[in-house]
This record gives sequence, structure tokens and C-alpha cells, in this order.
Amino acid sequence: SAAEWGYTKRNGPFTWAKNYPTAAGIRQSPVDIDTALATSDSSLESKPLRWKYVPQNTRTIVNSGHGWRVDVDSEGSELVGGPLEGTYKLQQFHCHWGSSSDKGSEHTVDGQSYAAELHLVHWNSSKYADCGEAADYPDGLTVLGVLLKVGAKNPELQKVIDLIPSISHRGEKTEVKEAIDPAKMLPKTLSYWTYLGSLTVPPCNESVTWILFKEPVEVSEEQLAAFRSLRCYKRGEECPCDEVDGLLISNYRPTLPLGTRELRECGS
Ligand SMILES: CCOC(=O)CCc1ccc(S(N)(=O)=O)cc1
Ligand SMILES: [Zn+2]
Repeated sequence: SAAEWGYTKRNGPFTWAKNYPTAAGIRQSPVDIDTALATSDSSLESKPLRWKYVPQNTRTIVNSGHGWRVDVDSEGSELVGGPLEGTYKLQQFHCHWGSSSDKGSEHTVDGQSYAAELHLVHWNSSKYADCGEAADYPDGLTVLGVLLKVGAKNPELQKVIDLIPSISHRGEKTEVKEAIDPAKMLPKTLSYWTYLGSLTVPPCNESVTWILFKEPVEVSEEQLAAFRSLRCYKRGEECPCDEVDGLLISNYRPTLPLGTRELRECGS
């Protein structure tokens, strides 16, 4: 198949628009959050963001070749309120990180990068049949973004890290036996920024309402090192990427211009 997209010089973010023209669109993510531009919006304050997750519904963890991803049975989950119309259901969650902890988040805040960024991906179950369909519509998806900074070991994320050795190569997946509660990975204070954007990986569909929490959550250096031990190629195949022996040491997309999009905030 054509050289699969990735994060190396040869197939990285600056090459994506060749095969995925939407990547050159005007509603792309991530962006730099220029906090001075954010407008506080009373309508956001009046409808608090509310979520319900079912930890037992976290099913499998897979090495997508671009990182780890925990797939969830959407039933029983819901996300409502804030900027959202209708009900969104959790589909999966995953993370982006860098080769060292001075970079790795996808969104930046006043130009500052964080060590990593957790994404909880939801789809509009009020209007669409499933995530795949929803991904094709401007109001189809919502991603809750959590900035991760170096600090204490994160007990909930440790449940993911314990499974990484069994999905070391691309395509490998394993059952999640010990329930992971996505709600426990969210920050204590629920202030957030929100804007209309896209998937941060190809095909970069412009179908995401982004909700990025202001308060970072801590993760340890050892946990970040575990993320970087994933490989981007299949077991038994040689390494196609020119990354140091195919280790997924960095999988974040650099920021794109916010352009004329509105950036709203809720909470201080
Ligand atoms: C099942 C349908 O779901 C999809 O096709 C979207 C996959 C997908 C969802 C979210 C993101 S991110 N980094 O913008 O949070 C990337 C890719
Ligand atoms: Zn993501």
C-alpha cells in the first residue's frame, strides 16, 4: 500500500495533505490556545458539561501503529452539556506524546507544550448511527482533551501502561481485564476551552467539537517512557519508518492556525 502516514520526516504531518487534502483545511486541529483570545460565554456556564462512563465497558487496547488506543463499548456512556447539542457516546481513548517530556501535547497553551495529551473520543449518538458515520459530519464528534504534565505516577493510566508490553508491535491487541475508568483520568477542576476543529490524524475530518480542559493532569517520566516503547511496525516485519528502530517516540501533530474560528472558555 502507499506509504502509510506517520510521524517521521518521510510520512509525517507536513506530508499528510498529499494523500488527505482535508489536512490542509481551515478547521484543523490542534491549535495553540491563545488565552487572551478566549471569550467566556454565559451559555456554556449555564449548561455544565456532564459525563457518565461504564468502566467495565473498556474492552481492548490496541497498538494502532500510531500509538495505543483503548476501544470502549459505547453503550451506557454519555457526554452532554457545555457546547454540545444532544448526547455523545464514548468510542475510544488514546494519547499523544513526544520524544522528551518538554514536548508531546498536540494543543499548546500560549505557546507552551505539555508532555503528552489524552483524548477521549465521543460520537453524536443523537444524530448518527455509529462513530464512523459521525466522523463525516461537522457535529459528529467531540473529543475531551486532557493535558498531561510530568509529576506523580498516574494510577488509572498505569492500568494502560501495564498492558503495553503485550501490544509492543503494530496491530497487536489485548483484552482490558482490569476496568479502566476514563472519569478518573480527568482533572479535578472542569474549566475548559472549546472550539471547532478536526481529527488530528489523517483523514483529519473537520468533524470535532474540541473541549480541552485547562487543568493539566500528572503522569510520571517512567509512564511516558513506556509509551515510547511501542513499535510502529508489525512483529516479524522489518522497520519501515526511519525512526530509531521503529520506536513510536513521538506521535503529536504540530499546531495549525486557529484562523477566524471562535475560541470560547468556561470557568477560570
Ligand atoms: C470509529 C470512527 O472514528 C474515527 O474514524 C475517528 C478516529 C480518530 C478519532 C479521534 C482522533 S483525535 N487525535 O483527533 O482525538 C483521531 C482519530
Ligand atoms: Zn488524539
